[in-house]
Amino acid sequence: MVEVFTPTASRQLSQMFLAIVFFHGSEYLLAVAFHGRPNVTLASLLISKHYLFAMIFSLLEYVVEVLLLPELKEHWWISYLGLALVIIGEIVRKLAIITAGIAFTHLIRTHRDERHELVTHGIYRYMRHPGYSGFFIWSVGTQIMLCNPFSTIGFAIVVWRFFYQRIPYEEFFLRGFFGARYDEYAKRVSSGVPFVS
Ligand SMILES: C[S@@+](CC[C@H](N)C(=O)[O-])C[C@H]1O[C@@H](n2cnc3c(N)ncnc32)[C@H](O)[C@@H]1O
Repeated sequence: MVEVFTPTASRQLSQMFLAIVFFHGSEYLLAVAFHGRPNVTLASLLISKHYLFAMIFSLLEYVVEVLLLPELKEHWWISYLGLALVIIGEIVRKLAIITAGIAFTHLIRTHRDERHELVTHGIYRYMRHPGYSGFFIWSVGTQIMLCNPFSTIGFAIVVWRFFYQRIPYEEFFLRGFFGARYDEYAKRVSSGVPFVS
């Protein structure tokens, strides 16, 4: 019988499980901390149908490759590079959430809340969308960590495309809320997502 749970597979799958639980659990807890329990729904766990589909696809790819091409998973330096990206992405995203505080809502605001201020300090001094940049790094990192070539490319394309469309939409409202201050900020600071100006 072919052994699926080699020591490498056990390590990679455990890291993936911990990465997912920590990412979504901390998203939820931070949302509760900043917005209060009654204003936070399970949507704050950020688990959509598309996301579930992508994660299931990546686990299927992993299992098929462990069975047919187990040596592919033994590139330990690729796997550890992925783990490093998971940790970096997590830190960048959580710094964004903590820095923006109540300004960081999982749903894009289309009407200005009176307490909503423009955030340009901390990590927002270096990029305009650290939350998205962090998620991009984290999600692609999970697939590099699993040594999943197809899902690495797939995640990079799908997540990038999502932010490529979302950022102009979000910034349309931010320019409406903060006017010239946001224009000046956007001229000075890049988005933080590759090839999104
Ligand atoms: C999911 S958060 C993402 C924030 C940011 N795009 C990021 O990646 O860190 C979306 C909300 O953040 C708000 N937002 C984004 N950038 C902001 C900024 N620099 N200052 C204040 N609010 C901001 C938007 O109005 C939106 O409702």
